[in-house]
Amino acid sequence: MSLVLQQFGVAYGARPVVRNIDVAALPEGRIVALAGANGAGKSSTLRALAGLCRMTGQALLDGEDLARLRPPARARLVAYMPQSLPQASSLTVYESVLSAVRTACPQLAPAVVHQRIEQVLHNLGLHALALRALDALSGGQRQMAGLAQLLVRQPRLLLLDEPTSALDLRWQLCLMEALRQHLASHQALCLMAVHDLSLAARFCDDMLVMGQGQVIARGAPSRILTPALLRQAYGIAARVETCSLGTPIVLAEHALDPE
Ligand SMILES: Nc1ncnc2c1ncn2[C@@H]1O[C@H](COP(=O)(O)OP(=O)(O)OP(=O)(O)O)[C@@H](O)[C@H]1O
Repeated sequence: MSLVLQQFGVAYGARPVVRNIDVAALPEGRIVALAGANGAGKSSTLRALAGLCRMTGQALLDGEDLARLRPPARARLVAYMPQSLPQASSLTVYESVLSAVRTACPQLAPAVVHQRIEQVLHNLGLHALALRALDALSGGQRQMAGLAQLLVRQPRLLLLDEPTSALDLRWQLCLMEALRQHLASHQALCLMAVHDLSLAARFCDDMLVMGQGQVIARGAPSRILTPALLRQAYGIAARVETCSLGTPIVLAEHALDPE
């Protein structure tokens, strides 16, 4: 399984906000970070791949153009988690995950559904919250429940928009580790918009850095994260240091005046 983007773009009405993106095969099992300044086009890219706004060019998942798939087929392959937290509701975490899998995969036998839910709640460390109502959860707990609703569908392409924005350090680790494990066992790929570059450097295999609707750098975080790129992408002076594990850590120093 792989994702290829060819002359990929996104437009709102007549206004293009993402242009001419060519990305050679992103293979399964990987977490790919989508980084870049506010307004660079990360969410628009994820939303267009999810079929929620108009895309141009091609997005080929295993050679099949996502834009040509009928909505039910696309929804089986692709799952999207927006920046906003899942709606609070009186459903319990278990019920919300059950509802997600029943809607996306109506053909599954009840025993398989139950097994999938148990597995996902276990992997995400959510068992203790299974019977709590979504509207009685904290923001971070709701974000984890949102991810459980996605993983239980076992999509091939996961599109996550800042999935750790509400999470404390422990839950960030739980989410990234569970995600990695999930991708490896389900031959799936994850594209994730991120602002925390040090977290991305630690957990993401590959990174696309966007600037003004285009990809300005692509590669392993340890290779492409440099002060020059951070200056170009974010307009900041920054240091990139290497921790004792060999992972880059980004230290933003100060904002630069716009050129
Ligand atoms: N629904 C919309 N209609 C029109 N323009 C939009 C819409 N959503 C986003 N845009 C514009 O598209 C451009 C890219 O926005 P997008 O939300 O994709 O950026 P982003 O990189 O995800 O930013 P952030 O880090 O702030 O979430 C921006 O100029 C934004 O104003």
